[in-house]
Amino acid sequence: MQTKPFRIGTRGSPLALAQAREARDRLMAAHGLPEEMFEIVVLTTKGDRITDRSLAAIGGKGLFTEELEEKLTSGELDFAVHSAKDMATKLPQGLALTAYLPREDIRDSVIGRTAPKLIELPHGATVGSASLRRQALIRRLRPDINVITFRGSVQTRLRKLEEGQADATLLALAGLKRLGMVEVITDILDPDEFPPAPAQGAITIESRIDDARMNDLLAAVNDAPTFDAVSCERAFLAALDGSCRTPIAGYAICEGDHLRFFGMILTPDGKQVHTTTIEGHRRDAEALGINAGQAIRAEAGSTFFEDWT
Ligand SMILES: NCc1[nH]cc(CCC(=O)O)c1CC(=O)O
Repeated sequence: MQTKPFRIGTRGSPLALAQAREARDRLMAAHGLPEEMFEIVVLTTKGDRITDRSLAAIGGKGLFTEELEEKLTSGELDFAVHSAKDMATKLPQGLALTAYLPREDIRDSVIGRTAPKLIELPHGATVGSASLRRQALIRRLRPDINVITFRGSVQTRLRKLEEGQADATLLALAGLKRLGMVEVITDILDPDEFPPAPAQGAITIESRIDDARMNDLLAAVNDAPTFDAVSCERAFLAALDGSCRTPIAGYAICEGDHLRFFGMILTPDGKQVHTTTIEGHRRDAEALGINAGQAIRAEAGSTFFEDWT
């Protein structure tokens, strides 16, 4: 019998804490365990400390996970809860994304101050976003819009918007739902026109591959359709060698045994766009993602990634 509480690692932002609590609550319910059996351990990551530059400029996704993964590897944590979207495609040796909680809405939302929709913003309006994908997709729809880098927690970004630093900003609908803040939303974007980041809206639990007892416990809260869809999306990203300098978007949907994936790559100015759609059996989720990545790479040509990086 386990008597010491399980140690759950998380970042300290309000969204990260909400996600860690959701994982804990689902584990408590699945196993009939009391809250005292879980201890939420908050760590500050490099990504949290550096808020004045874009992620691409400071070295990418690992920045939000390094500290958590070190403590996971050393055994100081039993598992870590993350936004799946923030995870690099390659994890440290010995760690895996063991479980995915049921996915929230995958779509991006608009928080408009001077107009509710992107297409209604005044000519030359300013939109705040640090995401290369969102920047490229905005420029594709509205080349006149001036995109500025907006980083920090959801709360920080909304404050910057209120202060008038931008006419609008874009945030994942999933995060706003989890924070109970959907009332700030003025529009929701169509995922075929404005596809989300791979893994958007999914919470994942990372653990040590060799910790069989922990992984058995985590299996009870895994949502299989989410696991397969996100595995497909992450395979697509990996097949494109998803550096954080490449705008890459895409989502998979599972219906019964069927999986459909839609992917898009763009140049940062949004002028060149390539899309791909692939369908198949859910059990082939990863292979489908890899195939989609190879297909879109072949269509775009080898110069696509080199021209502007
Ligand atoms: N990179 C930041 C990040 N990581 C996950 C989310 C939102 C929740 C999600 O997509 O699951 C956000 C903020 C945002 O994009 O609005």
